[in-house]
Amino acid sequence: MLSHATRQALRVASRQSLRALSSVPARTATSRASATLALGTAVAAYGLYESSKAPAKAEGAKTIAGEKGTVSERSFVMIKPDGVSRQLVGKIVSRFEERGYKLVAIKSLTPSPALAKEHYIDLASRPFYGGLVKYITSGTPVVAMVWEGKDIIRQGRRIVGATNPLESDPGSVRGQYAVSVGRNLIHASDSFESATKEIDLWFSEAELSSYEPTAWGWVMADN
Ligand SMILES: Nc1ncnc2c1ncn2[C@@H]1O[C@H](COP(=O)(O)OP(=O)(O)OP(=O)(O)O)[C@@H](O)[C@H]1O
Repeated sequence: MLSHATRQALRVASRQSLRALSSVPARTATSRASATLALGTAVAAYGLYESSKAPAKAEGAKTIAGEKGTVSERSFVMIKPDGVSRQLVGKIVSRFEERGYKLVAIKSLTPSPALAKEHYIDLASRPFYGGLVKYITSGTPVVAMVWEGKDIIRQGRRIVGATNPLESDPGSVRGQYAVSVGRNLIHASDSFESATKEIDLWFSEAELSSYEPTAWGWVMADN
């Protein structure tokens, strides 16, 4: 896995090459050729980086997040400190349970700064990153969970609602209970790749249960 700094450098190189290519006049064939070469190198390097995330990408591949698009698909869902402090854990868990999803892991913990930083590493350059890490590691615990079932990643995002509560569907968790984007109660994986990374980050294989809820067949079946 490439470091954040390397990924950034590759993105910048790619963008710079694109800019160079589009700004070179047609008559300077040599400059244009070298810009094309630079772009090719940057694209190849970025492609290499993208393929380094491959394990979770291959269609039909099974990861710690199950198999994408099947009943074994899993999502990482976390009730943030404000959700725990506001005593909304039961209500939030009920939403997933009543929908018919399977709880395969649950634990309460106060994340270390290192864990919170890694979880939100993609937002490291955003101005609210420091405050976000402070909020998640405030000392009030989070409830980390893994839910399983067909389309759990996409359905989980719908249950949770849009990031900014101002735009969340009123029937979603954030739409019903949250007001501020910085205190939006809950997290859910936004892709199979994220689910794989996040479940692996927060849980060990041994913490994930395998069982069949009584109504599983009725909920997950299709014609
Ligand atoms: N503009 C902002 N100001 C303050 N905090 C923000 C802002 N945007 C996002 N956040 C916080 O960072 C979290 C991660 O942002 P992201 O863009 O990944 O949205 P998300 O995927 O809906 O959220 P999450 O990863 O928590 O599920 C948000 O849930 C929110 O707590």
